[in-house]
Amino acid sequence: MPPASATASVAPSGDDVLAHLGEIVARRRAEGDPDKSYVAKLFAKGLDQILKKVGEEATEVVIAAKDGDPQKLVYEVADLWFHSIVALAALDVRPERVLAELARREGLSGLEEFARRGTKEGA
Ligand SMILES: N=c1c2ncn([C@@H]3O[C@H](COP(=O)(O)OP(=O)(O)OP(=O)(O)O)[C@@H](O)[C@H]3O)c2ncn1[C@@H]1O[C@H](COP(=O)(O)O)[C@@H](O)[C@H]1O
Repeated sequence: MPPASATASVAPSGDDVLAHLGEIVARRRAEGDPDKSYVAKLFAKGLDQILKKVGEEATEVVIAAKDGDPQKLVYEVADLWFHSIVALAALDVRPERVLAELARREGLSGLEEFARRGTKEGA
């Protein structure tokens, strides 16, 4: 039998949090009850309502940053990430793909990437 520490339910951390949340959201989309689940309720309202929430949460992020309140900013960015994950799921996209895209960009300066774009456009 494995040690208790190997079988105990461990709260996910880091990248795992997003992957786990992506799984829960996909499950809610497939079989959630809108009367019992906020996520299922959002899916029942449709894509436009989901995108409206993403827009509202983005605005709340801007307000929190302008207020200079780090704790509020963290809270609002969490809301934005969560609603973005719901929007991704509406199009059958898992958050891991966004993480992979960020990983692909790692080490590539935004300035360098922008300069390459200019070269391509001019070619
Ligand atoms: N991470 C979240 C999460 N973050 C924010 N929210 C909800 O998002 C909602 C919108 O936030 P707002 O501040 O805009 O609330 P509001 O203005 O009162 O809402 P509106 O009705 O006006 O849209 C709130 O009800 C929050 O509780 C979340 N709801 C769920 N999750 C995760 O999703 C999982 C599944 O949730 P359920 O589908 O509800 O079981 C949960 O276990 C969590 O892990």
